[in-house]
Amino acid sequence: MGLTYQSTGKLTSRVTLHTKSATYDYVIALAGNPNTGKSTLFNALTGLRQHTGNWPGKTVQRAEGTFQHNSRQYKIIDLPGTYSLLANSADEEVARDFICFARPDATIVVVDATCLERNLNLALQVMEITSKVVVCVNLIDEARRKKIRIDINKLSNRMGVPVVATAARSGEGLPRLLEAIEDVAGGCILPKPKLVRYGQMVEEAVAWLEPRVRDAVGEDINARWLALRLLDGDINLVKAMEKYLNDREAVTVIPVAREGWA
Ligand SMILES: Nc1nc2c(ncn2[C@@H]2O[C@H](COP(=O)(O)OP(=O)(O)OP(=O)(O)O)[C@@H](O)[C@H]2O)c(=O)[nH]1
Ligand SMILES: [Mg+2]
Repeated sequence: MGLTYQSTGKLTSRVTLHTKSATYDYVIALAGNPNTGKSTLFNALTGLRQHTGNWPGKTVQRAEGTFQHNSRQYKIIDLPGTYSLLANSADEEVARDFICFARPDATIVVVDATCLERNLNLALQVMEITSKVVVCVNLIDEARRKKIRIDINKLSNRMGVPVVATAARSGEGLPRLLEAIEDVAGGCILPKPKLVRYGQMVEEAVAWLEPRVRDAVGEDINARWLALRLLDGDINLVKAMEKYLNDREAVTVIPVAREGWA
């Protein structure tokens, strides 16, 4: 999958697009399990300023929109709902590659407050790729109705990233979510996600592989995560990486990648 490719499959001009878009300051991605309220949140943030289409080369639906907050213009991408980022499906591949290669300024992981445990799996996977994460515990009204109480501060401390409770349908919690997005996208907060530690054998292999991966791909892609995927024998990702490295200049034109993708 080409990162700097427009839907025509042609490389975009590096020269003209090397700077940030004049129309927005930050790119935000919305990730989450299916049915957690991503689109409801997306609609609440963007109103009617949205476009839908397909991801380049895929029959996976793509929605993007814009919103303004504190004089900053945001572009927001509603990623397909997925249970994992292991790229077992086109949806997962699209979500994973956008977070990995297009490198949004913040990724909001929308989780369902009524079944947090299952949802946090995806959040942990996103946090392995990027530290620029805000966890949005949505459907908090449903959780209240079911007498489920969630200690948001404790969750945030345990995960190492900002966590905000919302009820996207009624708009509850959205002002605080916007603050957290601004803090992370603008770099006022540098989240330190707590990462999953695997068994000793895996960690030893990662320790050997990670610096070599970093030498090969530089600092733009998370080397630990990539090393883990290589150990996992993730052939699809290897192919995507090959393409990325072949279009090596893409590393220096991340805004182009985001334009081309979103
Ligand atoms: N009670 C309640 N319902 C919500 C909330 N947010 C979303 N919903 C409802 O949950 C359902 C799913 O919402 P969507 O926004 O379509 O969820 P999604 O994550 O985009 O789903 P997929 O695109 O299928 O992955 C809809 O019926 C929404 O109205 C919320 O905060 N509270
Ligand atoms: Mg949706």
